[in-house]
Amino acid sequence: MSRSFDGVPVVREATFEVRPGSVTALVGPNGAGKTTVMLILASLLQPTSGFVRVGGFDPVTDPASVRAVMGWMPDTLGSWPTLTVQSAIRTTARMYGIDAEASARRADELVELVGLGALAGSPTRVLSRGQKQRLSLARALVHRPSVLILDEPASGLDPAARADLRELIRRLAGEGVAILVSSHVLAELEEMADSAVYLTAGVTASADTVARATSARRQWRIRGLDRDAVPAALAAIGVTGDRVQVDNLGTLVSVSGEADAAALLRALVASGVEISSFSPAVGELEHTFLDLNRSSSMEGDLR
Ligand SMILES: Nc1ncnc2c1ncn2[C@@H]1O[C@H](COP(=O)(O)OP(=O)(O)OP(=O)(O)O)[C@@H](O)[C@H]1O
Repeated sequence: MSRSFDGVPVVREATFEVRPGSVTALVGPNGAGKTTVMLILASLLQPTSGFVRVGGFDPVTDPASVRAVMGWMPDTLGSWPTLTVQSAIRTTARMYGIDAEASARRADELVELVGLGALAGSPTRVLSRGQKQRLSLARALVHRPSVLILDEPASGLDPAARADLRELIRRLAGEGVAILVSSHVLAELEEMADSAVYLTAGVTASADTVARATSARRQWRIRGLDRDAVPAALAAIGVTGDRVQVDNLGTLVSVSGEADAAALLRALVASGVEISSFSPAVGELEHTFLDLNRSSSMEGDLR
């Protein structure tokens, strides 16, 4: 799909697929076009050109069918301020054509599912930001969609609510829902996504580019029971120079892949140093994201 605003291209032939039963992360820097892509999928914005199908339906020519199968949680959703939480969900269900009795039942279920039971009878204007996010999620789920599009769903949620959200998203994927989720908290996406679409300046990174970025050297963080013993042990096994950095959290070593990391750990343990933690300094998504954006800004510098 492509989309321009006033002739300025914002999404440029973005190409990806989200499979039923999977969670796909949509990742990109500010202004990359993530919300624009999601609005197009949600049938709220027309692509300038391209081919888009959601649950088999075309959001341009058949938005009603798309909306029937799709749940959409925007980054911020206005809530009818005077309605109660329960009636806001019930009203949403009625708008999807669900009958009055089933709508009331569904609202009761969802209020509990998103942890708003204690506020069911309160007007939505009293909700905090995180509680509004929960309400927005409940509204996205009201018609049991088979496709879910979630724009920054965890923003404003407290740690327990984030954990609940992750579990819910994984459970829905387990039930066969196709889920596309954007977030800037990559560590969090890492725990729920099966795959990722990287968007930079409106362009999706190709599989080859992602594979190159994924296999680029990355830093691993090593901690030992005796902090100073780790750099000494690294030096003794010949890992020195700008491959090694020491900071107040431990030692960072640049490593070229999982096999390299495993060999390094084996050598360190064999040298007798007591290692208490050994892990990538940043997760896979963040590493790939940073590497892709580093390369695209370098290309920009060269142009
Ligand atoms: N209606 C519009 N008219 C003109 N430009 C727009 C419009 N909507 C979005 N843009 C521009 O398109 C670009 C992409 O915006 P978009 O909101 O899709 O990015 P994003 O990846 O969701 O960013 P963020 O991570 O900051 O939320 C931005 O440069 C934005 O200014």
